[in-house]
Formats: sequence, structure tokens, C-alpha cells
Amino acid sequence: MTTASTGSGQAWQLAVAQPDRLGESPFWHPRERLLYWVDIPAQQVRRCDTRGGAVESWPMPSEPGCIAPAHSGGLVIALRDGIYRARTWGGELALIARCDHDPRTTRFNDGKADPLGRFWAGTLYEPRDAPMARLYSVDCRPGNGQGGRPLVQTKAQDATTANGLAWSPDRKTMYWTDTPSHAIQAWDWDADSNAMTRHRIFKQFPGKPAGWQPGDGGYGGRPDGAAVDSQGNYWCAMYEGGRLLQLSPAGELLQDIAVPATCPTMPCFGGPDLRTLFVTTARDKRPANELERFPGSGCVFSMRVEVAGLPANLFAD
Ligand SMILES: O=C1O[C@H](CS(=O)(=O)O)[C@@H](O)[C@H](O)[C@H]1O
Repeated sequence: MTTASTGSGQAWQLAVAQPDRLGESPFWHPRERLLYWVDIPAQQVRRCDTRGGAVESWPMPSEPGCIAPAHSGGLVIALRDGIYRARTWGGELALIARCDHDPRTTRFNDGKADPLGRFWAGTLYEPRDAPMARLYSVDCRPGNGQGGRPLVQTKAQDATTANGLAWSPDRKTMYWTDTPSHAIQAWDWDADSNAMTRHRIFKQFPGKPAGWQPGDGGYGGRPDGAAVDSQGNYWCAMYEGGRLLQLSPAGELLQDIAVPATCPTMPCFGGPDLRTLFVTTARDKRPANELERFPGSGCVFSMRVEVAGLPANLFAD
């Protein structure tokens, strides 16, 4: 591992030196002790033993927006046109469910399993000129009231770029973001009924200044992927802000950590003690002067943190 300087005294390590075009959806596999993530435009699911192992890449037939580990082994994977199940690494992809989006204009983006094993995936409306993205939950549990057939529900809508999905340790609060709104939303969540109530803005960030260009100062970025630690703090990647924020359950800023890439996309907690924080980043479409300044853009970075994270939830079917 190589230490990457942020100029802020934070000790990031280069956890995976091979850059992604757009890394997303990292999780630490609790049984396999491997880091998994996706490179969306490269249409790859990747995994790696971050103690120096080689990166394994699994080509997908379309863009994988997000993935989660499954209780009975393998993965659930949101591809462009639907949610798929793979029982083994590199194995057959079986369609579980389609949602109601148009895959010509819309792909999946951020998602993960909830604490009871439903898979949640949000979409990204690629023209980015109308609020056509949604958030879905897909329940394939044998006791789902549908005889185990997938129960697909639209849980939020009127968005452009679904992101930031996470649950509090007591399973009573759910977080979600529509990235361009610069707002992190929260709901009271009932795990058993899957009901979301008391919708509120958990944290609002200032928008992008008019005419802002990468390299200009004065912009802190917009909320992207997130993870929650065991004390209920919400860790949020700030896309185009080059930083990762730790917010208390009340929304107070606890830490503002510079990342050695302008576009961090999503953090996750891993390592055997869940005290290593990994973050995926983006390289695609970034200007040359930014890539000169942050040559590791697109790589996965890691740092040790004080408070352990929550383990990845497992998809149940
Ligand atoms: O494609 C993506 O881009 C967005 C950033 S934005 O839509 O340009 O604001 C990022 O948040 C998202 O996670 C990623 O998949």
C-alpha cells in the first residue's frame, strides 16, 4: 500500500491502485473478507483482497449500478434493465425483477440491502434535465407475503440521481439523497412494514456557484454515497468537493476529511474490525489539471478510523 497525501494530515492509503472510471457501491464482504465494488461505465464488478491481492474483474452485460452480498452466497446486482442474482462469482445472472424505468435513458445507481434483507436500488436519469429517477425496494424473502415472488415497491421519486442510501444502527431512520439537490433526506423507517414516515431534510448543502468550473474554489461538492458507523454517524462522500464528511445523527458536522480525489463516490467500512474506511472515486470526464493534481483519481482509498462501521447488510432470498 502507498500513502496518499491530502495536504490535510489525513493518512489515506491507496487500497486499490488500478483506477476505475467510476467506482461505486463498495462493501466489505463479512465472510470472504474481500472488498467488492463496481466500475459503472466499465461494466465490471470487482473484488480484491486489500492486503495486496490482485483485483478480480467480472464483466457485466450492462452497467452495474450497485451490488450487495447475499445470505445464501453470491451477489444481487442492479444492471441497467433490472435486478439480477448471481449465485457464484462469475456465474449465471438470473433476472429477479424489472422496475418501471426506461433503460434507454435511465440506469441504476446507488443501492444496498436493508437490515432485513430487502434489496434497495435507486436510478439515475441520464439526461439529468427532469426528476425521473426513483428509489425501489425489492423483497424476495420467502415470508414476503408474495410466496417469495419479488415484491417491488417504489419508495421515493421525483429525483435525478439516487444516492446516499443508509440506515441507522437502531433501524429506525433511513437516509437517501438526490445528489443534484445538495440535500440529504431522512425518514422514520419501520423495518417490518417497510413504511417511511416523517420525511425531512437531514442536511442541506449550498449549491454549485453559477459558472463554477473544476479547479475553482468556493464549492464543497454534493452528497453522494454514504455509510453509517456503529454510533449512528452518517459518512458522506462529497462529489466534486474532494472530501468525506462525518455527520452526527443530529446532522452536526463532526469531521471534514480531504480525499485525494475530487470526486469521491461512496464510503464503506471494512477490515475484520470494520475500522478501515474505504472510499471509491471517479476518474471519467475529469479535467487534465485535476488528474495531474490527483493522479489517484478513480482508485479506492482507505484510512483507519476510530469508530467501527456497521457491517454490510445481506440480501435474503
Ligand atoms: O454517474 C454518477 O454521477 C453522479 C454525480 S452527478 O450526477 O454528476 O452529480 C454521482 O453522484 C453518481 O454516484 C454517479 O454514479
